[in-house]
Amino acid sequence: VGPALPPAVDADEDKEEQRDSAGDEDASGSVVPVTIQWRSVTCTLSDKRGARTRFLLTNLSGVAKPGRLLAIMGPSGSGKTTLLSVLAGQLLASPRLHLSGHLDINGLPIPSGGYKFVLFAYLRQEDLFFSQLTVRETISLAAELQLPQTLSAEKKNKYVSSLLFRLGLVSIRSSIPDTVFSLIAGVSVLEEKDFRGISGGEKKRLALACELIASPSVVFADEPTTGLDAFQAEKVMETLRQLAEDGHTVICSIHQPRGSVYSKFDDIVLLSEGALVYMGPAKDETLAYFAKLGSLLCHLPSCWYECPDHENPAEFLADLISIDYSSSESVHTSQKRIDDLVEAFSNSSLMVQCSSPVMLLESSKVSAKLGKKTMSKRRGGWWRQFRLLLKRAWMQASRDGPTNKVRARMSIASAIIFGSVFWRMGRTQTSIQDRMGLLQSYVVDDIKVAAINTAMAALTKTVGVFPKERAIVDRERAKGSYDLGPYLLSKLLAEVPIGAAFPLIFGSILYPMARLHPTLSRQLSFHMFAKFCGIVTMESFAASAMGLTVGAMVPSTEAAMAVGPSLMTVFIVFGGYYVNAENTPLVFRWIPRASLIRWAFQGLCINEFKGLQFEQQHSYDIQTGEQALERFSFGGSRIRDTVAAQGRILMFWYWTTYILLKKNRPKYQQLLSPSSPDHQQPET
Ligand SMILES: Nc1ncnc2c1ncn2[C@@H]1O[C@H](COP(=O)(O)OP(=O)(O)OP(=O)(O)O)[C@@H](O)[C@H]1O
Repeated sequence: VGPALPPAVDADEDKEEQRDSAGDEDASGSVVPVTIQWRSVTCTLSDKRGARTRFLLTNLSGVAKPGRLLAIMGPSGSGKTTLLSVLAGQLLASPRLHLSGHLDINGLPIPSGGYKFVLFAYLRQEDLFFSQLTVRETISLAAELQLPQTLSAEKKNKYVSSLLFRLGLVSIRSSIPDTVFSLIAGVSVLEEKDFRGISGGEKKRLALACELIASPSVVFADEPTTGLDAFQAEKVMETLRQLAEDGHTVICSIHQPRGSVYSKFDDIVLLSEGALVYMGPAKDETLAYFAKLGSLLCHLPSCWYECPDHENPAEFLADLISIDYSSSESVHTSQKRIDDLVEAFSNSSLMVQCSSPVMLLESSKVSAKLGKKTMSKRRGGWWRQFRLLLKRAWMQASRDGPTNKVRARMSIASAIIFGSVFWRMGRTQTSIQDRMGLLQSYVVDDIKVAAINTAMAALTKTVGVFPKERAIVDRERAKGSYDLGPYLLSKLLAEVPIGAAFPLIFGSILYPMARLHPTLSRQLSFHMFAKFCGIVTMESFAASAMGLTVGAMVPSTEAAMAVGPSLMTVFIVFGGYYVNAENTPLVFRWIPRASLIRWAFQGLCINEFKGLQFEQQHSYDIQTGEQALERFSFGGSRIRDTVAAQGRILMFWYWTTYILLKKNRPKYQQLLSPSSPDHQQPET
């Protein structure tokens, strides 16, 4: 395992390329040193009335230095993740949170928009990947999107290989990221024998590799060992330690590491209920500090804070700073101990050291210069982004064999069921109602079996998948890897062939079975069939586009699953079969116009009924297809108009998705100065 440095560029190469080849690298090829210092960082939570009720972080100060691995330790709920996200400038904004303090990078206050000129990596607890890409493809794509465009393909390849090798991922580089975590497809691909899954530790290192592509100076890792066995956890921590040795500033949060992991830390921050118990060098210095403090706070040797020889120091520290809930007395004693420890640290010389401003103006200028250069040069143009994203979207859509197989089988099965129920419809009067019923249920159902609860196949598929994909896209966009326009367009295009295939399969089985639009002419029959397929494919795309909007509007898949079908039900009710558009109350008149179901139904009815003659038994019976269309208020309209309306609806949903994604980007909590008027103490 080694450094995450982009490829070295030959000495005789263009100077421009040399400067563009790296992220936060200086001219000698090593990482630009970045010191992060935070002072008086306080985060409070307020209740609904706006009264501040609780400290999540209390007056925290500390320093993270280049070349050192800093671990934030503490019991569950002590504020580790909160502090880490504050340091990374990534604490999600909430009206109930108030954040104040100082955060300096190389001695200069962090700009209001966060880490603008210093590249950083943020390894989150949950790793999200496109499930159908191999490890190699995942990392190559990250390299294409993050490395400077000017770097040759050969160099990028070499760099990716060396990064994989250094992170110990080389032997599994053509596997799928993790079959169990088929996040996008939502379906396990374990049966796919061509691919092997990768372990949790390997997945963590893959996530790290993707984050390290641009060679960031600072690496934040939130509980990187959670969910890993001891061996994998150690390997991941070893990777982080190596990164620190190579000059990166590495900060991680960790719950309770085992002894061998603890020994890798250079510095530690100990938190208890959001308060600082210790910040300073790890290992013996920490233990010496607590041993000394114990003797000062308590005169009885039995209550000194001495770590026994064979005890894991991390466990010893965890016990020291955790509240013991076994009895009311133990709660009181442990709380008092923690309060004493917090107070003692706030008066210690270590606190003075970490809270006095660091002056490193020279190197900050260097990193600011480099950062500016890198940020502007790294991202490729619109067309390049589109090409890369189209490739990824296509791999994701086309390789999802199990999902596609299930969808194809469902299309065939439901076509056979529908075809059998509406077998060879004649031209009787009852066949008019049968036709209407079949077309409506077909449109509503899209590709699955007849009932309304399965009606939203295209919609539910999209709403089930898109919120997860959005989480990845939000992260990538936060890194500035690409723009929204090329992403959405590539997604739309990549899904066209697969999205069209299922309605076509369904249509080509159902049409002859139900004998829709019976005509003697083969050519006319084919013409009608082609139109039929075109209308339903368009309808399927419009439903997916609506699913994208719902997915972009709400925060989770669960919420999308609740909103999507409800919205679709409104459009089904106003779809033309249950409610006649002209009889709708004025306030609801717009709904049938905006209903993709209504336009598809209307288009299919026109295609089906125009030119048909029905058997007549009574004088009031419907004689022609045109008369049937009149009855549904579809007389006089043309298929072309219904398709155009569908196109407008499709564009509307895509456009709304674009706006929502642009607007709903994750917003981060502003760090206010402690002297600002908004900074108050909690009331309770
Ligand atoms: N946005 C928020 N709104 C309300 N409470 C929050 C928010 N963020 C964090 N908290 C609360 O702050 C406390 C600290 O949370 P945090 O996730 O930082 O703890 P942690 O030490 O990382 O815990 P763990 O080890 O279990 O992940 C928790 O009680 C949590 O409920």
